[in-house]
Amino acid sequence: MKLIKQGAEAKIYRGDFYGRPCILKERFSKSYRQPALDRSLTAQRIKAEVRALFRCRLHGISVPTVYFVDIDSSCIYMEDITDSCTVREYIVQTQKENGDSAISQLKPLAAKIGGIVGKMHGNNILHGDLTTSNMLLRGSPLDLNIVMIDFGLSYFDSLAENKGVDLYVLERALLSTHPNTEELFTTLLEAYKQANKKGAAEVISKLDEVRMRGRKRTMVG
Ligand SMILES: Nc1ncnc2c1ncn2[C@@H]1O[C@H](COP(=O)(O)OP(=O)(O)OP(=O)(O)O)[C@@H](O)[C@H]1O
Repeated sequence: MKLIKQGAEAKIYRGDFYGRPCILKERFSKSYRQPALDRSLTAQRIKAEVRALFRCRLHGISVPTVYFVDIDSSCIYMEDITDSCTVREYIVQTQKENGDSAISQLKPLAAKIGGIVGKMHGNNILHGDLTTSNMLLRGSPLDLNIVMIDFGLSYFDSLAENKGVDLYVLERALLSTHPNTEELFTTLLEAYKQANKKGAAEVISKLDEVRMRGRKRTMVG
């Protein structure tokens, strides 16, 4: 197994699992935490991640297949989404190559993302860390074959308020990472409404409230 990324919470390795391309996500302990609490928190995060991956799959949302979970060593072995790039990389590249016309090119992608998040929320799956780095585009980006990853902060909840916060995190991530993408977020929300017909109106009104609170916080400092 070869280390490919060392994050704040986990190390990511690439290798193989009985002949299949595999990603190993190993959560490490935090020395500032009391050891028993640390073990329990780490185990909770792993279980939350695996549960969300299974639940997504159950509802037809594309995620890596889980091959094996070892709570004792804090490891998840999962399918390596080979031949992929992150949505973040794709948007950056498209904006670099196409300037102003990039936005219209990226609209189908935004709509696809909105549809996926709407479906997740319709099934009460909250991601907790929706960013363009946590979405992979498999194969040709034009196929819009999106695979969602990094469910370490995910949870199940029916509250519109929390879904609004999930969308707000995505909006902030999109606008702060990619300039001039307000229009893309509007496209994304339209698709979200279609995919989560029953709940969308309430969630979007909560999103407005969360935005206002965010703005007030920025103004007050
Ligand atoms: N199943 C996978 N297939 C292919 N690449 C993956 C897979 N899982 C993770 N990666 C790669 O590893 C990176 C980090 O993965 P992930 O976001 O799950 O870890 P993390 O430690 O929680 O990251 P972060 O600290 O950035 O939130 C991803 O951006 C992606 O490039």
